[in-house]
Amino acid sequence: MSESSLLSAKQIVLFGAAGDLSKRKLFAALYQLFVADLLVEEVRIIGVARLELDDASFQAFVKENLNTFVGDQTEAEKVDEFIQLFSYVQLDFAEQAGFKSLAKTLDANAYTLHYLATPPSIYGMIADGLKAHKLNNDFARVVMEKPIGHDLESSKVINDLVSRHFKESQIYRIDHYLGKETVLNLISLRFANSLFSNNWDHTCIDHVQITVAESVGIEGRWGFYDDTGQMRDMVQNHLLQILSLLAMEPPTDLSSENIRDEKLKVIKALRKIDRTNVHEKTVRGQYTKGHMNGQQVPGYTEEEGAITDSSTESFVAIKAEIDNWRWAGVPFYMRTGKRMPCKHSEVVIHFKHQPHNIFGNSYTQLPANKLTIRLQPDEGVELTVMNKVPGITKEIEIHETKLDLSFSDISDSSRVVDAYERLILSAINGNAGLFIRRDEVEASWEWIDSIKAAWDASNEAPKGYAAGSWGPVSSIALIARDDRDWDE
Ligand SMILES: NC(=O)C1=CN([C@@H]2O[C@H](COP(=O)(O)OP(=O)(O)OC[C@H]3O[C@@H](n4cnc5c(N)ncnc54)[C@H](OP(=O)(O)O)[C@@H]3O)[C@@H](O)[C@H]2O)C=CC1
Ligand SMILES: O=C1O[C@H](COP(=O)(O)O)[C@@H](O)[C@H](O)[C@H]1O
Repeated sequence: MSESSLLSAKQIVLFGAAGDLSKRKLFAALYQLFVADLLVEEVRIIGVARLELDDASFQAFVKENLNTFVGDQTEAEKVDEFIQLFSYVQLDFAEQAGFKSLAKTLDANAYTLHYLATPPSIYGMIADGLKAHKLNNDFARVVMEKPIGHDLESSKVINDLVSRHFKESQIYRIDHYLGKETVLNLISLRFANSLFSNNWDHTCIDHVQITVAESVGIEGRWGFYDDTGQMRDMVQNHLLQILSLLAMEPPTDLSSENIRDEKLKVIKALRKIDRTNVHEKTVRGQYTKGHMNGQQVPGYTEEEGAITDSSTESFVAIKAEIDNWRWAGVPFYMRTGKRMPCKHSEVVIHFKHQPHNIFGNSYTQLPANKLTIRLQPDEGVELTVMNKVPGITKEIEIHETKLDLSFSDISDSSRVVDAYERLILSAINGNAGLFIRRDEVEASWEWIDSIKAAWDASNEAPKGYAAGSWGPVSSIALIARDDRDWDE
């Protein structure tokens, strides 16, 4: 038996098992791990929520959601086998007495993963309930969903409540972007290729663009989203994680602590954005009604359940700067928004121009090389290089050519592994490397809080942008002021 299977969780407790995340992502990810034979044979999955269900009706609930969200990719026989792993405990986390029935169903001496798929405000109650029944022993690990709090202070409160009963090494803070194939590939691309590692700094790179565009709107989550906004929902976690992987120094090895140490240094080196520079460095937007795929769609404040005078941002663009030796003078432009023309996430590294053009007058300045890392969809890597136009011509003619590496062309499997599969498996096996340490969360909040405070102080409404567009005009101005354009 390998070391990791000795540590593999034999019990997985899903707190919030009737919620949206469980239905859409967690059942599906566990199913795929089961089919791939990556769960230990004796594993048990215990769903916990307030809904009144027994084991059989919970199993039927899991099956129904697998059919809805995994659909074609399921095999009826496998699904029937899979749902046998599930049992159910009805429990209101606010009532500590209820944890007794959960404790009865669990073996306290078996490796157990407690997955907290609930609002973060109740993580503390769950930790208390587990502690009361000695379920916080060294066999236990806790996965906590994002967002951890809505600012630095509230994140400290949540972390403190959980840390009273669990050591940092038992706590796995999830950011599902760290489970995406292409985000992980940033580490391989940077540190396994001298072509990139030797050119990855201010001497060779002009600037970096990070775009995480979503076509979806609020999708019935207005209540949650309006309290959160795109800055807390996406920038504080996903975008800052991508930025830190792109910008970090080479870790000594791939151990979780070394990678996290390096990521943390990047976040700490981000230049502060406050009232003095917030207008120059950031743009926030909110979508108005528009068209997506030929259909009219409502504006943010016309969505179901909306209030009309909300000033919550559904779009953010930021010019971030990292004050360290490697990145001096290299801006990282980030933008993310809902209701943009398509779902499209990418990182583009813009290298510096050649200092001199010896190829005559077809170009006044040679286009610079670009490395595009397509995060999703159509995952892959593309390098734009200048190449000779084939054939005989009077003078050498050159043109831009793309070296395109699509992951679908090099992978044996047609199925893209979902981020949750990778992360749940890591947590089951006790690998914390793909999870976020408390100090990273706090450093990220510190940077974000300062921007949010500056926005609040300015009292300006977010700039409107039509649904189906690439964001407010001022986001184009943000980068155009530096004589640059967003890649489209
Ligand atoms: N949905 C998503 O796509 C994503 C979600 N997340 C995070 O995952 C977590 C869960 O989100 P989501 O599934 O959308 O939320 P939901 O509101 O859909 O589900 C929350 C679950 O927690 C249960 N719950 C809440 N309070 C209690 C309580 N006092 N006692 C017992 N059960 C309780 C709910 O039970 P009941 O049904 O009885 O109310 C429900 O099963 C959140 O932290 C969210 O931010 C993160 C990324 C994406
Ligand atoms: O965490 C979140 O992420 C999704 C986007 O995730 P993706 O994997 O589809 O890119 C976002 O829609 C949601 O609002 C946010 O909470």
